[in-house]
Amino acid sequence: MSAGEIFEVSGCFQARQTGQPVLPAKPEALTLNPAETAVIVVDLQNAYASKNGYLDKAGFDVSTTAPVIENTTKVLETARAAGMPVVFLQNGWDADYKEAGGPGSPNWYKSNALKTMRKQPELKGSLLAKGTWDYALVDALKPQDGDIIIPKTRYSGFYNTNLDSMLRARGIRNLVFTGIATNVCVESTLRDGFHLEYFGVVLADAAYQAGPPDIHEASLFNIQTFFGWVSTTAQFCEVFEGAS
Ligand SMILES: NC(=O)N/C=C\C(=O)O
Repeated sequence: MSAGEIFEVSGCFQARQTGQPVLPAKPEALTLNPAETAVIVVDLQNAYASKNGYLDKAGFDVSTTAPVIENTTKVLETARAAGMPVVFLQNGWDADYKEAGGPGSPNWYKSNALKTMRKQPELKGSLLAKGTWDYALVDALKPQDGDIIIPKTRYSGFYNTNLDSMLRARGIRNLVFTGIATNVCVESTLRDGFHLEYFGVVLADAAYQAGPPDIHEASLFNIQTFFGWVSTTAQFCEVFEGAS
């Protein structure tokens, strides 16, 4: 095989199904059967995407998240038309934060939302609490009929949730990720999907980091090198436009 040839990997259950769409990706193109592919929208909530949301209040830069929402909108239009399930993950806890865990949980020490509310008690009850504006999905991405919403209480969508069974019941083998944050909940969920034998692809321009911009690139390197593939919104929409 010459160096210039596209080396495809098959994300199809029936390996090497011919005639299925091939998604350009790094480190190589990926054959994806739309019938075995779902889009996972990770935590596009006000907490992570909006000014005055949790990440903003905790001191993270959320000033350039708009393209992630715009690109995710394009991805979902294409995915729904291709018959792909759309899954919204939503991160947060009950109003009393019982689901967040107390001092016996590492989450107590690592969650920047919990730490921010301890530093700023006036914020208690407002960050990542179910039923609040902060917890709500951004207005531009309200789920449509048939979409699946899966609440989660930790970074990975596969822990303490029914995500895996919801996907397996639908014959899904491939997961296309958008959302926030590339280096936290997106990567955590994609990594756990890898260990559960899912082929994971993150769309680089439909994801956004928590931390400095370099961490987004570092997470993409990690994903494409060890856990999955990296593609773009335009490549996804071009390949799956009209596919079903
Ligand atoms: N959705 C995320 O990536 N969340 C990152 C941090 C947090 O939820 O505290």
